[in-house]
Amino acid sequence: MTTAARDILMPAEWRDFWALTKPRVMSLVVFTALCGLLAAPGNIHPIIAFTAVLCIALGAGACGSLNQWYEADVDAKMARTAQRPLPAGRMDREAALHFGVGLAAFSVGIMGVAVNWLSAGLLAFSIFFYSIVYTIWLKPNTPQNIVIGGAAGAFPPVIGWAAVTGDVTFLPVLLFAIIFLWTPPHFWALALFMKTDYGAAGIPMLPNVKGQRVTRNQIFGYSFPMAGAAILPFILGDSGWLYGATSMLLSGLFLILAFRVWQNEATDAAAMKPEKQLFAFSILYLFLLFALFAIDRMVIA
Ligand code: HEM
Ligand SMILES: CC(C)=CCC/C(C)=C/CC/C(C)=C/COP(=O)(O)OP(=O)(O)O
Repeated sequence: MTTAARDILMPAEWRDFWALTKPRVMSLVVFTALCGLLAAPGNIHPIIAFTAVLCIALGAGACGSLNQWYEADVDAKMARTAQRPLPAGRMDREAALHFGVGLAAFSVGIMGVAVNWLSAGLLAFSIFFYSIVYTIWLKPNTPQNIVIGGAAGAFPPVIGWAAVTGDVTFLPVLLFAIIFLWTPPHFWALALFMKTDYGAAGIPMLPNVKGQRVTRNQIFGYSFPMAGAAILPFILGDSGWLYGATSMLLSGLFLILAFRVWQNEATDAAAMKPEKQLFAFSILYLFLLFALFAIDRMVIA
């Protein structure tokens, strides 16, 4: 697409509001919500289902905006984030705050009125947990920030499920557990090769507080319960063989990559190939795992 065509389709200011929602990261968040919704028992009208997923996407966008509103100064100190709309000076903070609060109120309100109030309550709690508990409280204060705060990112499939059934049973809690246990390896693998960036911004991520060896041990350590949680739906008879085989294969690969990270002694980011591979694979892993879970539950189980 030419620059002119792109500017007509999405003018510069719109692109900045779009960037506030962290669309790339949130695409997987929304995808896990969709899979939770599709895997849930019972029927939901397609328009209500679409509304529910849209509300989750808007709620996730609210999280990205409120996070960037609060972290503008921190983002300015890291090469990866310095070009975001606020640190780059393309938008004022008030606008980001209003946008974030507006999206949060709109998404929760519509979810409650059009879908059900349990899913709206869970959505509101996730936004609160990520924006306030994680961003303002945990992230600047403890290297366990992403372990506890990561819970926010684990809620979407539960919200999708609750949108259909109006309740939360053990299986959606298991989906929550998979993402909760996946988040530390996902993020710490990245934090290892981006260590200096977070350190420079004064954020106490595990590698710059406890060191690389502890981080590698923790990554490998979390991978086992994560793999166990991923395979459990099959063991409990809540999925068919398609998901059973896929979850074992994907989790086996995840464990091998995490083992390589654990073995690696490199201190230089250039020699952190296993870490880069694990981070990239973590995204593919979650995407495929949830896709196959939903397909299996819809078609086979
Ligand atoms: C507290 C928990 C988490 C932290 C701290 C974290 C952090 C990060 C960071 C720093 C990146 C680098 C790229 C960027 O800035 O866009 C990233 C990438 C990514 N994360 Fe996470 N993440 C977390 C949880 C999640 C969750 C729950 C999901 C989805 C279920 C997710 C999905 C992704 C995806 C898809 C990317 C790749 C984005 C791209 O292609 O640019 N993350 N994550
Ligand atoms: C449905 C719903 C409300 C879901 C919300 C869950 C959520 C926001 C998950 C994503 C986690 C995420 C973007 C972490 C980025 O960390 P960071 O913000 O610390 O990264 P940064 O260093 O790039 O700012």
